[in-house]
Amino acid sequence: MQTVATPPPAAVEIIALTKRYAAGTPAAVDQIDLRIESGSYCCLLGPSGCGKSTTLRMIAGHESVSTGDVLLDNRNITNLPAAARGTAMMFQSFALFPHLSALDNVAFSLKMKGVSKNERHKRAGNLLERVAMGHLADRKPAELSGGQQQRVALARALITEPRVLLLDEPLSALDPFLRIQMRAELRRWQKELGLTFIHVTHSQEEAMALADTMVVMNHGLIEQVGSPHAVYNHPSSEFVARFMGGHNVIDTPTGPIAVRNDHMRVRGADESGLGAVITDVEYQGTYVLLGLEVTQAAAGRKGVSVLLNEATFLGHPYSAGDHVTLSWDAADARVLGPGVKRPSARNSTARTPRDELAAEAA
Ligand SMILES: Nc1ncnc2c1ncn2[C@@H]1O[C@H](COP(=O)(O)OP(=O)(O)OP(=O)(O)O)[C@@H](O)[C@H]1O
Repeated sequence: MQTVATPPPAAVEIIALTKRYAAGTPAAVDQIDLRIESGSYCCLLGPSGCGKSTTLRMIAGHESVSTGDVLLDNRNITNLPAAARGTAMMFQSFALFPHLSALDNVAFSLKMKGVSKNERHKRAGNLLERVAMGHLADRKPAELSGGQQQRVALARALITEPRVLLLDEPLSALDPFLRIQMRAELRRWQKELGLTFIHVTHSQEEAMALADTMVVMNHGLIEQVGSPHAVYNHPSSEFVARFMGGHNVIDTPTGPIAVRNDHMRVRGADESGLGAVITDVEYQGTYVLLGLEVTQAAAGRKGVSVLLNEATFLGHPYSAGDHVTLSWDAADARVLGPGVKRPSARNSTARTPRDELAAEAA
């Protein structure tokens, strides 16, 4: 394999970053702060419309910033054009030019910069070698598999020698089998290249598989930042617990808690615990997933699930309609916070010195 110099990775910092598409509408991204470590794999994650793509596009320079700053290794790039930032973008379904060969796709941005044909083909060829695609350099995208197209797209993004690679739902157009294969490959390339990757996805499973750091967004705000292990095991709010899945949210006298569904025990109806009725039994192979309805719970909090390993289930083969009790170890209960508030809401509920004076006078 030929070697191609990879520029050192850069840390990305965003400070009070805000995007308001139209005056009078809620901000799509609302004063978010985030620091992404150099050389790390960061996934921006959240439901549709939470602002993750807008955030990525503001880092890329494909979307203007309303207020706030984007720093790359302490250099303020907020107002630089996309091509001058040191970032490169890899798009959904790779967006390769169908009429160009793999080599010309990779060389394309150098052509735009006026680099001579010899030089750009040499550099594109080197990069294709690097992603193990040198032997297919003359093929058009339609003559390549999904995985091979991904490698061409990666080489095309790397030709500008970015310090940070931005990936917008790069796997969402692939079928589930290829998606799992390709995410392993992305992870391998990130480690091998040692670059900073920022990857947008709405799939918690994809983010957990890939990320060093997960950033969970909701309504234009960051709900939680942490390693997949930390976020999954210590969700900070009900939103994160529900979005990550695999958790039950249960009301207690001291406030809501989350318990992982594989950390819950199911016992007979005469045992002490939370009374529930089994509504559904789903055999999944290694595990059996029980759906239950808690007898005494508020609307919206009734449905819970329990994941039992197959052997435990076979010891007590419950069926729909059975009355049971649920219990868990106190150490497995996670106290949930209220979640983040919009800066505008924070301000409006904060008491101003004037409020304090009025309260004193009353
Ligand atoms: N060009 C635009 N003009 C106006 N509003 C926009 C524009 N792009 C996005 N929005 C709005 O901004 C909010 C955030 O959108 P964004 O695309 O960043 O979300 P997302 O989390 O990436 O969602 P998805 O997963 O569906 O792509 C949404 O309410 C969306 O409707």
